[in-house]
Amino acid sequence: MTQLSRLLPLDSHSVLKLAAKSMFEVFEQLAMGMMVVDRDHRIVWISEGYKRFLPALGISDPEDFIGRAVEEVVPNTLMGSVVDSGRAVLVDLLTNQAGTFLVSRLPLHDDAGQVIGAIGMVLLDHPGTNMQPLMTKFTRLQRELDDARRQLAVQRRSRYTIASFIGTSPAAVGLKSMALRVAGTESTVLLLGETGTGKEVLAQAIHAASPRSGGPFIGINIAAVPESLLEAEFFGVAPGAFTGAGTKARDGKFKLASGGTLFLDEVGDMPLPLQAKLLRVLQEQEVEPLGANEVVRVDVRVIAATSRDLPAMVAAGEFRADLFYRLNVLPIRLPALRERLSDLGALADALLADIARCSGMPQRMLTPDALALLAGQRWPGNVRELRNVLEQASVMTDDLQLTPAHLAGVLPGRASPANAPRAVGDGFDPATWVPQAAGEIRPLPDLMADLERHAIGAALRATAGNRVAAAKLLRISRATLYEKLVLYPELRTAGTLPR
Ligand SMILES: Nc1ncnc2c1ncn2[C@@H]1O[C@H](COP(=O)(O)OP(=O)(O)OP(=O)(O)O)[C@@H](O)[C@H]1O
Repeated sequence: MTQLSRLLPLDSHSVLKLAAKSMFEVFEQLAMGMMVVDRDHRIVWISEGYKRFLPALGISDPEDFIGRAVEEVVPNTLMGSVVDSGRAVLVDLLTNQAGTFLVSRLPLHDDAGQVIGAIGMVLLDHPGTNMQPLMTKFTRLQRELDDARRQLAVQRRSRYTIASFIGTSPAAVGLKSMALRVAGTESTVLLLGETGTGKEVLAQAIHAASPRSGGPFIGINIAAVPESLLEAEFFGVAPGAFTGAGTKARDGKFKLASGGTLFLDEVGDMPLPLQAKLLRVLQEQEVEPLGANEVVRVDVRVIAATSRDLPAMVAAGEFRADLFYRLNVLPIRLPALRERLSDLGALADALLADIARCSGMPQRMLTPDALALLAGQRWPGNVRELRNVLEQASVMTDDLQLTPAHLAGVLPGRASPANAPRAVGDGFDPATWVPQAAGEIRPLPDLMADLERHAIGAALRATAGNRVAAAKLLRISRATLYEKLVLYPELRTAGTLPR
């Protein structure tokens, strides 16, 4: 109070000046060291305390320190960016050959508000001993972050090479040599084929054989992402977008794939408004994160895939013609499993080995008549469906040899009526079915699954395989419909023309 009354006769400007001066003196005494840099990042002043750090920075005479650019003599300093941005860094840890320090950096302004330099304070040296709990937490978080980054980098490497694509039939060999040829180019590849034919396997293999193999392989399944989230997934989100300052920045798949390959799975399911944006990104190699006013350059090779008939979709106005031509630079058609039945034995062996590896079960083998039985199937779900059948048969028995008897219960259309999933259109209508005797009563989950399959099949047929329209008819989201199609692979081609 007395101090304030002593200040009263002075104008507020003088009060502020006095306050700044006394704060400066207090900090000079309290801090371990202080420095001031000008707007060109040159050191113009250091406190007496700061001089103790000079030997560790390799400077013996303070005169050799003053006048130098701060970045030249203080490794890892952010003083320069505080000057350039005009934004303070109130608390930070600075580590260099002189040790680890708790530091604070503030911009300095002239009367007109222009940044004229910055002041830096070393609040604590050896924060490791003075701030033990905080430092322990910091070190642990840093280690976890490093581990997470390492794991992410491993996940983003492609798992498959051309050799992983099993098959020696003429169709498979032709496909693999085509994949090797396109791997050497930078052009967009469009993989066309029914569900489960190995489009993702081939996309990863092309990436692994390309000059981009050292970069990431990032995949996005367009059908599986809710429509409202797709744009953010693709292009990312700027900090503060949507709800103000709280929203954190998030990189989109294009940015994550920079330097590598972006795999756009189920590209035929992309909503029309987003198709226009995707076309622009493919042409410009620039993305604009949601809520950002600037574009970010990306360097991405795109491999797209679809099981849908894109030219028919273009004709129906459901897919942009210009995007189709932009994607269709190097089209590759993957044969259905029924078109390369000579590969069935090799595929089954490789899949049984993989099933054994993943499950810890012993590896099974197919008897010749079991293989013949498999060769007689239509395989609408292709290699994925074959894998499911082999996996289910392996789980059901301890026998090492799988015979037709083992397969009978798990092959679609061959199961016993009590527990079999029924094929759509087999005459069974769960909506009107009335059990005549107790023995005919079926478990409720089975009945509900039948009804679901029935309704989804009908919706897909009614919309000629258009999943967006079918989801609308069923009043479920596209992502939910996609999840159901993973459960019922036999429906994935429902409504589409036989290829
Ligand atoms: N030629 C192949 N060699 C080995 N495994 C294969 C081959 N083709 C497919 N597979 C296996 O079949 C499964 C489905 O393959 P993938 O996901 O690549 O198919 P897809 O055509 O991308 O399917 P979808 O269109 O449904 O996304 C995977 O488990 C994959 O490992």
